[in-house]
Amino acid sequence: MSPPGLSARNIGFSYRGRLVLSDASLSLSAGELVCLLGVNGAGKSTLLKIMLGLLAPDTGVVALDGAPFSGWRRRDVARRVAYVPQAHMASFPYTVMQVAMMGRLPNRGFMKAPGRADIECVRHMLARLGIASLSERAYTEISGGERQLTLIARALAQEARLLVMDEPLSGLDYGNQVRLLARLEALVEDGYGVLMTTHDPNQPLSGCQRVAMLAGGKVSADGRPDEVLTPDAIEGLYGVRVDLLRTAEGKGIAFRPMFPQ
Ligand SMILES: Nc1ncnc2c1ncn2[C@@H]1O[C@H](COP(=O)(O)OP(=O)(O)OP(=O)(O)O)[C@@H](O)[C@H]1O
Repeated sequence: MSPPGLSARNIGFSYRGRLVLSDASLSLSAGELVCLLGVNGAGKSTLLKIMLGLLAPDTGVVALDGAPFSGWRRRDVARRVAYVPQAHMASFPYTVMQVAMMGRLPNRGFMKAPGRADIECVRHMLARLGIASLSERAYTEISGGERQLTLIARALAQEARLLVMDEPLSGLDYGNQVRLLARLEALVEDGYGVLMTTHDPNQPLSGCQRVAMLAGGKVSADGRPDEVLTPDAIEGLYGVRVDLLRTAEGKGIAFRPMFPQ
């Protein structure tokens, strides 16, 4: 039997005849933070959308808990896998509580008002992410970092254990990036699985169990950060020469560009 989790195998995908993914494979299991790297336009968001069932691949299979997506009801997928988009500015001033409550829809149905269990679940998730005090604030009047946490609370309220996040750190200041990563790492320790894209190769050097690189329509490398994140691999992916700063024990902690390029 396949382990619980999400897996995309040998995915091929074109937008109107333009090939984006030719043979991409990637998986996510509970209890791991997986970072997906790739240059602009490599197809990271496209692969995530396919893994969420939002786009159908031309070839290959996406499976959830070992069973192909085609055999799952949409609502049951939503109870297992949640998408966390980049924190956007909503047009309507929903409260933080109302935005997070939207995560309960797959559980309670669209026509029913939230019940006590829904309210308790959302309160619990807001508290877990340290934003309970924002519950009644308008989503349009909180910071980008707080909006990102609200969207994560919405995903957690869905009760999905697997979170798929497209560039969750983009647009956040350094402090909010560090705090958000700490929250994600705590969720992973509690058994959640998180798959996220990032443009910063330093970010997966700590706190991430696996890193994958998407290039040429395929996942060209997939493994532990210390195996995958080498200066040669970074140069191969981004075309810039770097060296890797290490602790006295030899653990890589940050890439430093080498000049002149
Ligand atoms: N809806 C669409 N219709 C046609 N082409 C698209 C569509 N969405 C994305 N593309 C193209 O597919 C390719 C992959 O896009 P995608 O957004 O998946 O890349 P990405 O790796 O997430 O990029 P970035 O890092 O810039 O966000 C790009 O060339 C993009 O222009």
